[in-house]
Amino acid sequence: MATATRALFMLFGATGDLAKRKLYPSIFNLYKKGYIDNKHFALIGTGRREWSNDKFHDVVFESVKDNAESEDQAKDFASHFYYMSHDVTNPEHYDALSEYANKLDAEYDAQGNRIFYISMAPNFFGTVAKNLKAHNCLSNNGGFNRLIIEKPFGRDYESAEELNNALGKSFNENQVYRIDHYLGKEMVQNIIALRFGNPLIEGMWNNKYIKNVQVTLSEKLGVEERAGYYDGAGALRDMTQNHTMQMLSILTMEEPVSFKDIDVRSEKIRALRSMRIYTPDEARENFVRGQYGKNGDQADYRHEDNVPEDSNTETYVAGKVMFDNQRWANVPFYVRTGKMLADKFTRIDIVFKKPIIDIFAAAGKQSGDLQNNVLTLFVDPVNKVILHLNGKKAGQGMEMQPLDLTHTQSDEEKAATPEPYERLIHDAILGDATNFASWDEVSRAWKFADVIRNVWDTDKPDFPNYTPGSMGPKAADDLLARDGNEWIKK
Ligand SMILES: NC(=O)C1=CN([C@@H]2O[C@H](COP(=O)(O)OP(=O)(O)OC[C@H]3O[C@@H](n4cnc5c(N)ncnc54)[C@H](OP(=O)(O)O)[C@@H]3O)[C@@H](O)[C@H]2O)C=CC1
Ligand SMILES: O=C1O[C@H](COP(=O)(O)O)[C@@H](O)[C@H](O)[C@H]1O
Repeated sequence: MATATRALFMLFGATGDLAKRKLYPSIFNLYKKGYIDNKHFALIGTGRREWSNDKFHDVVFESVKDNAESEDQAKDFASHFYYMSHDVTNPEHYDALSEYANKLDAEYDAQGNRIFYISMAPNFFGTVAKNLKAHNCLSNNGGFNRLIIEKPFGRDYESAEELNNALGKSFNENQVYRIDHYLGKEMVQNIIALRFGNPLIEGMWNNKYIKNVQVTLSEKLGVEERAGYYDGAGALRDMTQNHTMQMLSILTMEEPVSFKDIDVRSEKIRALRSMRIYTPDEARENFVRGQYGKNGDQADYRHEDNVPEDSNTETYVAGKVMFDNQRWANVPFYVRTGKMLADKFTRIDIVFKKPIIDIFAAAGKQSGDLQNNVLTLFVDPVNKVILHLNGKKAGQGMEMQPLDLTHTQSDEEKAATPEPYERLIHDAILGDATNFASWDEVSRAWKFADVIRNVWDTDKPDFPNYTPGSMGPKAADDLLARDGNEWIKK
């Protein structure tokens, strides 16, 4: 039986795209499953638009109805939503917000539990946090006050630090929940289970056995209608600094003493501290970028809507990351991400070393080539684990052949798997910050990314340099070939 939490939500950006597509359906699922107390829950949504409560109910109803057991259920859910037209830059509006929150808190008996969710452009995060505190929108009667904020958290270390300091004036670090939706993905969470629940795997999870690790976040779509944001960001800021770094920290961390957020986070931070921050020359050597060109009817990036024709923004990144510690010394972690690639998928390939001596070949048997053992964790679109081994081909002699052990998530498991936003909002309601990015993690990731960004901002790229539908520029293959390696997924 689910434990139902009472809470009053305040959502800034309630008229926006993310709210409609992800947040309302996720909160609805929590409501349906009984994780949110349906008698003691209300949400105040804000935006500048002059919406009535009825209009707001219609929007919420539309966004959840397909997932409802009945129309009444969706309507009942929507009836907990209240709209306030509010310009977040106008301090006076917060007095009205505070008053409304106290009224609804009493009406729903939410006992002062408040979740503030800022689903707006990041330049507003600090202003909202400051005004919430200054105008008494936080409860002070023993309930909790938690702030969930969207990405991106800054555009470099300096701006992220400034933002963090601004938030820190109103909320403590343990009240701030920085969303990285990759941390809400089932297989990303499964990395910890697979590693620390299996001595077989954890025993080999080091530089004695692992040759290299490959993390790929591949997207089939281009920039779509998000050029306004994307062209000022680029793939390094959009995907590498956050999602990729978070996955790397989970792959490389030591075993936490418990699964509590404080213990998991401290190991992730320790791992990120050992990540080598490159010099500018090393960044040039170890990171490559790309921008997609034209392919048939598909416009090149520079001719997408709202992209300047001389844009040097990268839509592709590949790089080698090194961790200078006992466990990972000399093991390259290759990462890549890009838009307009061959397919939409996220996967992690752990490539193991071959036996030092191939006794099959040495004995003059028909060995064929022994392949590297590879453990592949498929994050998206299907949850799957494959362990690629070598085995004997049936018949006379000792011919070897690949042998795969595969686990694919069943339909029942899939149905039981919450969407990332649902899972993460639930965690925030419970006060569990395990799957949110702490400031120390974010800051270290920015310090790493900043060196690469600064180099790329000064060196002129040779764009476009990859074809839509491919797996990126040749330079990404060369990066691995230089080390005698190759991408497992070509
Ligand atoms: N959409 C997505 O798929 C994803 C979004 N994100 C992040 O989520 C956040 C929101 O994104 P998204 O929903 O797409 O953005 P939208 O542009 O769709 O929505 C922005 C929201 O901010 C409100 N707003 C803007 N200015 C003000 C203001 N001065 N006062 C009050 N409200 C204001 C808008 O309301 P109004 O117009 O009524 O004023 C609207 O509700 C961003 O940080 C984005 O990076 C992260 C991952 C994916
Ligand atoms: O954060 C982002 O992620 C999406 C990809 O997320 P996924 O869960 O579909 O893999 C990406 O398209 C977007 O550019 C980026 O902002």
